[in-house]
Amino acid sequence: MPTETPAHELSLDHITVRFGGLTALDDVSLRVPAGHIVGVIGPNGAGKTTLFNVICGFVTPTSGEISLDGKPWRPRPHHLNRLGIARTLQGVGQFSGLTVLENVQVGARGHHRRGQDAGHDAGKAAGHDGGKASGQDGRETDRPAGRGWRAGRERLSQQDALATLERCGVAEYAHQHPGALPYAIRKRIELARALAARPRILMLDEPAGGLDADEIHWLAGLIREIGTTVLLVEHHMDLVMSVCDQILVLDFGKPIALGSPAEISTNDKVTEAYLGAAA
Ligand SMILES: Nc1ncnc2c1ncn2[C@@H]1O[C@H](COP(=O)(O)OP(=O)(O)OP(=O)(O)O)[C@@H](O)[C@H]1O
Repeated sequence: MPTETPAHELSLDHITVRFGGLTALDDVSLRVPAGHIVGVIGPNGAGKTTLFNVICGFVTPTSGEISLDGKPWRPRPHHLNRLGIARTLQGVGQFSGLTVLENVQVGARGHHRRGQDAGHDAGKAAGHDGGKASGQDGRETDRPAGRGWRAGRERLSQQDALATLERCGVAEYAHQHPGALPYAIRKRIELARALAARPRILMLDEPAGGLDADEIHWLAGLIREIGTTVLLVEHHMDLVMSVCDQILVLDFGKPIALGSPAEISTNDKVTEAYLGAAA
């Protein structure tokens, strides 16, 4: 667990989401410090997925503010990759027409494109064009150096994708199509796709759903060693308690507790919410 007082990478302030007459999130605030693993738990219908969707830009809050690196931020799903935010979805979200390797390469490509964008921006700042040449008429030409750059990037993204599949223990499936593979393998592939993007913030939506105890044990080890900021929305209490630095507990959209696993596990409101949900 990080020891210094860290910067808040991601902050939610007084977020409320209403769907018609239903309040799915009711004045929820959360700080996600850089390098921490923050869990969001709560009984069914508590608003966990809605919170996740707010941060991904799938749901626009009725009120409240979100900030990234201390600046106001309006999340958009198609900007997440560029900002170094990757997510896994509940269930599995792979493209069935692509092989496992190609699916994971989609994530890895995002990382290399971010690197290229940074280089391109640095190049522009330094007064050159980042790989495109200008012809005599001033138009950009696709010179061989540019094609070589793209081919190199493609090779690197493939290597990264393979390495990430290995890290997730599923490299042997690289050339198969995900649709025919067992669910637990597909969950690992989904994780590999997100990890291959080398995100600075990794958002995991119920990664333990449908996994057995051994798989969850493996997942806990992986989450602990990722070394990046993680936001974990999860039902599986043992997983959340074993990996998270901080846990936010929601109940009917309201934040009822925020604290360390030890604090949460002895919090009466949390016990009541779960006992009430089980009744
Ligand atoms: N798009 C929507 N339109 C209307 N109501 C919605 C919508 N999305 C979620 N809800 C409602 O908002 C509430 C919170 O749902 P949400 O899926 O965020 O809860 P959850 O904690 O993720 O639940 P679960 O653990 O069952 O996945 C629920 O009552 C749900 O029915």
